[in-house]
Amino acid sequence: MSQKIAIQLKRLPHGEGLPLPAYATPGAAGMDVVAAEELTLAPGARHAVATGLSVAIPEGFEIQVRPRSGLALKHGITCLNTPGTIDSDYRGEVKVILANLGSEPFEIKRGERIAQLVPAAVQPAAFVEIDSLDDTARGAGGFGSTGR
Ligand SMILES: O=c1ccn([C@H]2C[C@H](O)[C@@H](COP(=O)(O)OP(=O)(O)OP(=O)(O)O)O2)c(=O)[nH]1
Repeated sequence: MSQKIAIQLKRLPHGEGLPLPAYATPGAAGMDVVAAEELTLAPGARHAVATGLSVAIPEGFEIQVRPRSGLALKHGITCLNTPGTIDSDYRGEVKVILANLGSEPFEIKRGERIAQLVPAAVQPAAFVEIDSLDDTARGAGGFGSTGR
């Protein structure tokens, strides 16, 4: 099991009284995060839902904001930009961009678990421009080139 990293967290006034992001089970990859506001998402609508939290992630890490499968399967509620990226230098409020891809309006209650936060290591890289790339078996084949 890898070492836990500490992520500094600041609760914003409208986040008072809400549970902090937490793992639902010991083996969970993501910490469930709850809504800090109440709203109804109409079919086809999207909204950046407040969490009432801001964070300072250690350099070299990010937090990925991922949908909850149950909300997606049962109600068509997903994170539109999945996985959302929280950068280590971001100090604004963490928001969850939810979209309703279902056919019914969906009511989000304050305190309801709406997404999961997955901390992850970031691999820095730099592009090196060259004139021609090496040959491979795949070559330029993509988008189903190996079958459907
Ligand atoms: O689901 C998300 C995605 C992003 N953010 C915040 C944290 C992130 O660090 C910042 C910028 O996100 P991103 O880089 O994905 O957005 P952008 O559209 O490229 O904006 P920017 O020009 O600010 O980088 O917005 C969230 O709160 N929730």
